[in-house]
Amino acid sequence: MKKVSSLSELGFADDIHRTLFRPIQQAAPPSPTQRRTKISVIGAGNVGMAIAQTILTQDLTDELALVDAKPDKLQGEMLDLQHAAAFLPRTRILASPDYAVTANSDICIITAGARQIPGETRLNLLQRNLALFKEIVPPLARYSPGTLLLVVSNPVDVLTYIAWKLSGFPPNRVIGTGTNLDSSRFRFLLADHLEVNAQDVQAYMVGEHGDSSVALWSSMSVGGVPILSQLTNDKAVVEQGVLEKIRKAVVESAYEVIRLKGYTSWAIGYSAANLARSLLRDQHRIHPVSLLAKGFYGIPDDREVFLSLPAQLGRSGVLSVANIHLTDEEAARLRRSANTLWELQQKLDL
Ligand SMILES: NC(=O)C1=CN([C@@H]2O[C@H](COP(=O)(O)OP(=O)(O)OC[C@H]3O[C@@H](n4cnc5c(N)ncnc54)[C@H](O)[C@@H]3O)[C@@H](O)[C@H]2O)C=CC1
Ligand SMILES: CC(=O)C(=O)O
Repeated sequence: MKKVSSLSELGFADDIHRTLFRPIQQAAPPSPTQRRTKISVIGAGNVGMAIAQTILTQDLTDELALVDAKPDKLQGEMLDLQHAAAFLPRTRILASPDYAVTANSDICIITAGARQIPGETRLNLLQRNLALFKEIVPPLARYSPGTLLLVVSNPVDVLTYIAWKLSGFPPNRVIGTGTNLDSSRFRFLLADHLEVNAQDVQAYMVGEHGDSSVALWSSMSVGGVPILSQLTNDKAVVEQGVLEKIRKAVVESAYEVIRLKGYTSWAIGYSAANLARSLLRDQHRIHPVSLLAKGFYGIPDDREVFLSLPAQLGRSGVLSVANIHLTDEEAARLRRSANTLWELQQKLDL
């Protein structure tokens, strides 16, 4: 892609830096351990750009590469972000429809693809986005054989499975944003109900990012206080009615935002950047993300499904899965969610 506004194109001499600054004496060459970090975002639509701008404002990487199939839109988005350079931490921003621009990425975040129209479910998008993933994943894996893949496009769990198969990567390096977003919506609604700060609410949604997601009531806590076990029996029954409404509201959230504004973007932007930080900075933080779930929580070993479980994330991807206590009902719901996804995968032409 033509690079607009390069110094040489504007008529500056290549050695302008030497004219303006005097090098210090006896400078050592850059240390080989000071490697630059690089994140690539595939798909410069609503979601891709929300993720890109959150990554930039949070100073998460040295280089940000954008890829999209529409060259003019891509160029426009790149320039628009570059023009904010005076207000942002220094990040080199690149863009091209050619996957070579993603070479040597630490994380590739895939957001390209069809999105739901009002009333459509995430699973309706599968066939359209499967075809795109066959174009997108192989070049990403070729240009960055050591990268982590973070899948956002929907249906995110099945597409994470597809990305795993198409990349040939070990499963710990292929992750879906999964219910990290649903859990944030859950925490927001619980915090509102309990009149506390959402960051003090510990509560997970697990399973499918979508209609069969599972709320883990039994492990919810606020500031370390377990919520349900703290209540008397009578109160717990009343509270469970409210909590069930909250769970339904979480599942409905995306549909409501899509009905109102046509798409969702800001919350997934923060969710993906939150995951990128834990991965790139080796934070060992726990996030509910979509991972290869076979063998965990009673999901049979022969079921190669990706769905969200609370996992510890670090520089090499998924480090471990947290052993949270699930009630029998929660475990049964999780297995049903796994079955829904597994049955869908059986129909795929990979
Ligand atoms: N997992 C989650 O929590 C969320 C997932 N999503 C999903 O993210 C995806 C993107 O949504 P939006 O950004 O709103 O859609 P959008 O339509 O605004 O953007 C999609 C972009 O993908 C690009 N694209 C299409 N084919 C491509 C290809 N072969 N290579 C490169 N780029 C290509 C398009 O040109 C477009 O710019 C959808 O599948 C949506 O359902 C959206 C919100 C939350
Ligand atoms: C669209 C979508 O998956 C979400 O906002 O949850």
